[in-house]
Amino acid sequence: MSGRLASEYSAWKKLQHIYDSDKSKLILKDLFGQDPDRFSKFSVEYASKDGPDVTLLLDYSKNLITPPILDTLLTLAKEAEVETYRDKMFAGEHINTSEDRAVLHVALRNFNDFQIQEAGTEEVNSVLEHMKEFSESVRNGEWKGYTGKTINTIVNIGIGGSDLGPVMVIEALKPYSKRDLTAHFVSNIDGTHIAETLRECDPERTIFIIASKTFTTQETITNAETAKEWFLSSAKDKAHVAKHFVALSTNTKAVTAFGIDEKNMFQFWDWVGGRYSLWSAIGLSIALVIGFNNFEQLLKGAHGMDKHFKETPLEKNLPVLLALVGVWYNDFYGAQTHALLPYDQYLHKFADYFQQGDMESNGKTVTKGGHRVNYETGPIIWGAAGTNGQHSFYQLVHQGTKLIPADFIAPATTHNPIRNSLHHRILLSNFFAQPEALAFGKTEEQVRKELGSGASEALIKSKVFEGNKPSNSIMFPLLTPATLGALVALYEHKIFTQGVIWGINSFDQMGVELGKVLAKNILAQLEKPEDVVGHDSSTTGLIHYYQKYRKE
Ligand SMILES: O=P(O)(O)OC[C@H]1O[C@@H](O)[C@H](O)[C@@H](O)[C@@H]1O
Repeated sequence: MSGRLASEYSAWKKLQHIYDSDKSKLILKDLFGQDPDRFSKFSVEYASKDGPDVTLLLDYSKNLITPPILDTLLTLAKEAEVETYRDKMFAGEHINTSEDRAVLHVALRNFNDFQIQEAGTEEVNSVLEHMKEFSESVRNGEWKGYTGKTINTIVNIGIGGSDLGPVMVIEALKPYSKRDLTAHFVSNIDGTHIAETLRECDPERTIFIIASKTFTTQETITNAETAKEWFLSSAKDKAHVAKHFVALSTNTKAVTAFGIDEKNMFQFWDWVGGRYSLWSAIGLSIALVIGFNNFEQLLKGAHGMDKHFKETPLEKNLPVLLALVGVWYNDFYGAQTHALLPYDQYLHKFADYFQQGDMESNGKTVTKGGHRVNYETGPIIWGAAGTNGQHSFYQLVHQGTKLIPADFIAPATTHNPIRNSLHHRILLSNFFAQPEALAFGKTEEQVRKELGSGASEALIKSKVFEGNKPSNSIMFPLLTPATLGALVALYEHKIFTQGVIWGINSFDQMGVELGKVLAKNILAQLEKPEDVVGHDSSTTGLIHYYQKYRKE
């Protein structure tokens, strides 16, 4: 984040040299064969120091690295001043330079531990207290709707960072949820999203949570107005809005202008990036569904990982290690993507969440100093819950032409040990088998032996697995709120570390603006064909096609 080009670091040049000269020698089968201790050398177990007990195992031994490569990657982190920038972040320095803002999601889960100087951080605890009071009163039935009934449904209206985090966490922590409180999430401007959701809501028993950092996002404000109209068509009296609408935002003026009482507003601050905001008031739906105590456990779990990131030497620092092996594939092997493969159905939204977390953070082409990079920055993040992916896209991961580094993530035990944990044992056997198959493959000799004489050469070739496909494996005892907190913080800090190395600003998102501006302009031209001006022939043709069929 110094804004220097990563390719100027001497460690970068050395890595390029190692890659060019040693690539053909980096064969996982050989590396494991040569060193029986490889697992213990290339794995770290994290244990939280205080707060709730969290342990996490990171096994990064199935990577195309050797001790000298890892040392050089660590030198790269040092040269890029990862530690200095990490400390600047924790100190509240304005490391989001383009917006002149601090980056302090760590302050939301700090519990007065680290000393952080930034306006607003002293208000974190009182917002948490407000969230506690509110969520408890809804959960225990004290909060009543306009006809005196208890609340049984919440609808979070938000998009991007004001949606994806709560969705992912509520899915991940379902075992802790209040089963008689239904949570819906409306994000898309497509009227279908809100229409289908409202069909399932009773206006007398529903609370709408309008989640928007800026409170100007077109999708969210339009959906919120639609929800208010729908609500008032039953409730009639505007005074009832106070019982059914709350806002999560940094923008008090816009919230009150919308008609939400300031006392029903949960504040956060400009130093909380949207994609890092689930720990803030944006997490209100989480607190409502899993209870405030569990929400607090989530925060504490994340704080434990913050401490680890802040205080652990780089060579044992989980986020740093994940970041460095990622840089190795992204920048030297030319890998375009990175797969997140949780073997836990509860984590089925994990990859979706980190698509925004990683791609909006590190999808940049210029450094903080304004120079165009001459290397790759953020990877394309994708993935799905195991074992579903195995029956769709793993074919390409195993035998396709692309190198796809992947993180396999699994809990050792399950919240649903049905049939004496039979399902879980089968799930885990797949979790263990896939990285093994990817790494070690299956040779032509093995295939020949299996198929016997008569087999065609083509068939033999098609059954060979080249192997040597790298992966990380992450395990933990059980997916608890605190463990999830630590896991999410682990990836947040991985993204941070990579951003520092690439010299980019991981905390702005200028790339989402242009489309918004053009859409606004086009919206004003949709009425009549003669209004459609100033576009290329393709865009004009598409709008004209729409105008031929529009009904309203
Ligand atoms: O919370 P807001 O202000 O409505 O913003 C929602 C999302 O808006 C998008 O435009 C941004 O790219 C995201 O980062 C952000 O999370």
